[in-house]
Amino acid sequence: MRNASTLFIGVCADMIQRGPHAYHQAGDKYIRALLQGSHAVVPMIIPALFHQLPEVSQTALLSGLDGILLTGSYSNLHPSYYRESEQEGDDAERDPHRDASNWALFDKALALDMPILGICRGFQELNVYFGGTLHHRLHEVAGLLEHREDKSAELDIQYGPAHPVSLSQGGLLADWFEHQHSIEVNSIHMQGVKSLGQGLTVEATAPDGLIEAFSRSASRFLLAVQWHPEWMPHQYPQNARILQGFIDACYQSKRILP
Ligand SMILES: N[C@@H](CCC(=O)NCCCC(=O)O)C(=O)O
Repeated sequence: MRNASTLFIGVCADMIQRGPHAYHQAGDKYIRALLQGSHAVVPMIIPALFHQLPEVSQTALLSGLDGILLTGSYSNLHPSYYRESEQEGDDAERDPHRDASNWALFDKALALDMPILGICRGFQELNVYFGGTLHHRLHEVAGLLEHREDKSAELDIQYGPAHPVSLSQGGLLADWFEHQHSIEVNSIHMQGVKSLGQGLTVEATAPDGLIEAFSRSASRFLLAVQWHPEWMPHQYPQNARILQGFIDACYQSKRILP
């Protein structure tokens, strides 16, 4: 029998090569961010081979979880997922295991209407899953701002506030940040939304018009953000609010689902 008060939240893994061996890994800041809210949470890393599990095992795994967190990653989704080829200059890492694993995870988690929070690469994956496309290199697109971090800067500068995002009236974020038309966010990405996926609603845009957050009304809870709310939620209340909103949604869904 499941513990009535503790939440079990799945965190997708990257497949990272270290020397001769491959590891299924999720960043520490994503794991710890789930511990910051007002509910007891056990983060559970979902290995980057979800697509290789028998369906009965996929169902068993997800039936023990109350929500899914999709992390950011330095790797880029392979452009074949949005019907494009690799371009010259696409020099970021790839992670074909994560790509395939998360596609199968989305099929199953959406069918079960589980709460989902997508962050950065996770945001981009969800957009593409719903039929959207990505800019390969935002900094080469006329009219768009630099959205990459300064890798030579200290980490707290890299992940500190970089630009505001305007919140869409009537949206989930506008509801959470009532009385605020915009919030400050960090920016650690070279790719971004070119066309928005079907059934997704814009939640926030950067000053250059880039879509930086969306939700999906057909889902019980699906929110995805291009920035990193997992970064130091104890220092940045706007990050803590987003994490708490997701964890609350997991709690509500646990109470509704059998
Ligand atoms: N690679 C993509 C997505 C960017 C992203 O997720 N960055 C995260 C960096 C590492 C981390 O903080 O977990 C892009 O460049 O657009």
